Amino acid sequence: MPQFEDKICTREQLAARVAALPKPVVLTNGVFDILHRGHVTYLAQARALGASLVVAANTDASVKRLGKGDDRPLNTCGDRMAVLASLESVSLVVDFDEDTALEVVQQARPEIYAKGGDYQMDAIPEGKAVIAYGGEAVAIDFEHDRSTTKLLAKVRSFK
Ligand SMILES: Nc1ncnc2c1ncn2[C@@H]1O[C@H](COP(=O)(O)OP(=O)(O)OP(=O)(O)O)[C@@H](O)[C@H]1O
Ligand SMILES: O=P(O)(O)O[C@@H]1O[C@H]([C@H](O)CO)[C@@H](O)[C@H](O)[C@@H]1O
Repeated sequence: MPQFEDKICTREQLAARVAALPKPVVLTNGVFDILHRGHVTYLAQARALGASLVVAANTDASVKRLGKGDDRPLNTCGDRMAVLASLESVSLVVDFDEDTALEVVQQARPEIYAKGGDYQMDAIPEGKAVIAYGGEAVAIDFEHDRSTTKLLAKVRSFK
């Protein structure tokens, strides 16, 4: 197993693994189905807000409930987590099966919660929870107009 896979932990291990990370800890979450430049730029920017970056990835069942399409996710949760763990910007990866990452945030209690600028921090449960305990919630503006959905549409347009 490549060493970067050591960055993947279970929910049971999460609190202890986060406690061992350099502070401040930044946490973000998402699907990350087909990784693209928008994702890696945003993850590097999120990491730069603190000293460590934790990424919570939606399980395959929770992606299905998000309604991105019957064929989504294309990559399994195990594969998506391995790709995320291989990134220099990422310190720790965990999965979550709930509809939101609220419980992950409550377990990990990061100093900073980050999400792409397509979200409003005071309108989502994760952002509200971090603000409520005195942490910071940061929306990172998109630098590159990319999305997994657009990539898929492009691939499907090739006959
Ligand atoms: N182009 C982008 N630039 C910066 N951040 C992004 C970009 N696209 C997505 N993100 C952020 O990355 C995280 C994961 O997003 P997600 O996997 O939903 O990306 P996506 O490519 O928009 O996917 P999909 O098209 O399947 O909805 C989210 O926090 C989102 O805000
Ligand atoms: O990759 P996405 O679709 O941006 O990730 C979702 O983010 C939601 C957000 O945190 C608002 O709650 C979350 O609820 C959902 O489970 C996905 O992680």
